[in-house]
Amino acid sequence: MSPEASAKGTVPFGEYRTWYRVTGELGAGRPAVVAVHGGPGSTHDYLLPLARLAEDGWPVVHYDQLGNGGSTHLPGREPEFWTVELFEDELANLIERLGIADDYVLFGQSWGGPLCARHAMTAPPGLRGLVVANAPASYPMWLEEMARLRAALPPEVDDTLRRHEAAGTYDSEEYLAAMRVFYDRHVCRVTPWPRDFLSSFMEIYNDPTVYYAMNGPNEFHVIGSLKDWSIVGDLHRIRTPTLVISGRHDEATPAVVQPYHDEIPGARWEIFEESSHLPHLEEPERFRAVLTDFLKCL
Ligand SMILES: N=C(O)[C@@H]1CCCN1
Repeated sequence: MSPEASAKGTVPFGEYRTWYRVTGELGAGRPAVVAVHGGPGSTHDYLLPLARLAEDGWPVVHYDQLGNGGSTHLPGREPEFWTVELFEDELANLIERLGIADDYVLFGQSWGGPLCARHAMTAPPGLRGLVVANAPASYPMWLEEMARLRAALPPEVDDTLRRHEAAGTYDSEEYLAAMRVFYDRHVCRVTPWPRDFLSSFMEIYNDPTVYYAMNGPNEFHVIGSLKDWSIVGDLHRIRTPTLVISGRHDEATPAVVQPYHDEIPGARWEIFEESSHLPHLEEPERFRAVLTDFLKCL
């Protein structure tokens, strides 16, 4: 079980509200670790195990990005509204509103990785460290790797996926069953799926506005506005101590993650051999050791 929150609430973000929770005490000596979830259009729930860092003295901030979870929902908002810049502004706003801009670390998972990388490129003086976990640096590269991973699925699975993608029947039982084969291999190898992951998974589809607009119907059929987006070639601007994390069986394959290691000066890369997209859930003890070792060096 993750430790109880010490505070929960919302901060104004323009005319909207961003929901957050704090575990531990902000400003008590160690930088706040800000957990930035993926999707976009997911929620903080699957990253809740990071709250245990507070037991070692690092306060942890979780938040739900605009559009999902406890933050303002905007169903039916035009797809063009949902931009990378919007979520960059929301993250910067949250950091300022919580008073942690002088001393914080970013933990960006999946889509949260490039979002945090973009934030780090602005060289905020109070950013002490950056963790890029299971993250794409280029969506075109992501899609190339998705095609390779799908080709390695049992032949009838990819055939089923293609047939329903051509028909647009993403909510058919047959498509969802085939999708699960991919997810059990490359998203979460723990069965049954942990409750925290299930919570975020269901939240995505309870209000798919953001996920569908920017990503698409699932992790491997990325047809949203991010499908051509890349930060490859810009990552060299980051001067923050950086830890890169991925899983050996991760949908964020080594090829997808490689630019973070190649371009960010001094970046250290840890690959979790028994994990896919969620090492913090698939190898929790090793994950905690790797992360706390990194944080102790900041
Ligand atoms: N869940 C996520 O954030 C991933 C990133 C690339 C496709 N979806």
